Amino acid sequence: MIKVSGLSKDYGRRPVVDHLDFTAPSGRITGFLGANGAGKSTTLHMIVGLIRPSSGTAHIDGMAYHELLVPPRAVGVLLDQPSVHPRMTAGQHLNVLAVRSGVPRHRVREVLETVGLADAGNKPVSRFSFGMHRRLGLACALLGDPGTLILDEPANGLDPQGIVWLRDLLAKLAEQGRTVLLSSHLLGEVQALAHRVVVLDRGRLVAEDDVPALLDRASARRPVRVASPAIQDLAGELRRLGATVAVTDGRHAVVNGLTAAQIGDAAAVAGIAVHELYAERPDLEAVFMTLTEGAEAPAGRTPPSSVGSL
Ligand SMILES: Nc1ncnc2c1ncn2[C@@H]1O[C@H](COP(=O)(O)OP(=O)(O)OP(=O)(O)O)[C@@H](O)[C@H]1O
Repeated sequence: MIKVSGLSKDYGRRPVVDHLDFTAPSGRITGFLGANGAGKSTTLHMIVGLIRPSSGTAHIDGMAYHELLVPPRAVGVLLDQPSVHPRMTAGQHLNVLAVRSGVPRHRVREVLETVGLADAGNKPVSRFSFGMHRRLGLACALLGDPGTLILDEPANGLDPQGIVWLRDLLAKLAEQGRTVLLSSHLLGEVQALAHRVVVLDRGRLVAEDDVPALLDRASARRPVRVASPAIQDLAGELRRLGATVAVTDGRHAVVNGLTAAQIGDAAAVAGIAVHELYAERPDLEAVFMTLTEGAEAPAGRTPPSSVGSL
């Protein structure tokens, strides 16, 4: 498990990460989201001790990164593109890493196979495509068979097949009980892959929740379209329950303030037939846009009214 508490980073007087608290539990994939410049990379670098926080702490399974006995065996990290001598092969590079971090050499072949580079193990890295570099970065992260993975934009540079492969790989790693924390701008992918998300807006936490719960909450606040042969009677019932109802023609209305289930129940209790009931379910991208509205504005920092609200 990763636990971040009160984590902040200031550059000069400018906070780029601002009193951040969140948890990435074991056995789950946590998507770490935010617009460009929101502070994701800075946070991930602080978790693995590459940037010194201005205040606050980050713990991996209860320990700060610098307290870990053999860090590569505890945490696999993919932050920046690994720097590899261009004449080295992926196998040679991984062998050097294995020796340096006390990882058994047989892991090199295993991870090359896991990331689909087994056939390229003898090719100099200078001849690698961007996607192959990304796979090599993942191989480096997986080398120590770590219980935690911290990955900054792991899908970057992967083709569609590569993205599907990565999705399956990360799902398998989480099923094995590992903690996976990953940043990504591919919100469709995150929705398909992540169990939960942590959303940053200009360095501050604006949401931390399981993906289905976040989407359910957002749906509950969306208008619901309803059709009924007795639309005026139904509108009266719904208004009595506190909803705002706009009747659009002789059969249809748009209802705000009640969920589709509440509308269906109210119609059943009143004995009014419902012919259509449609609640638009927002996707993660729509929820993200709402949570980070105005993120492109200059950093005039108004605190979010409440974490996780939409
Ligand atoms: N060394 C530094 N000195 C000053 N400002 C910095 C430094 N490093 C990062 N920043 C600023 O901190 C803010 C957060 O940057 P960070 O790279 O963490 O964002 P990000 O969410 O990872 O963005 P992206 O999605 O574009 O990768 C940005 O405004 C960036 O310009």
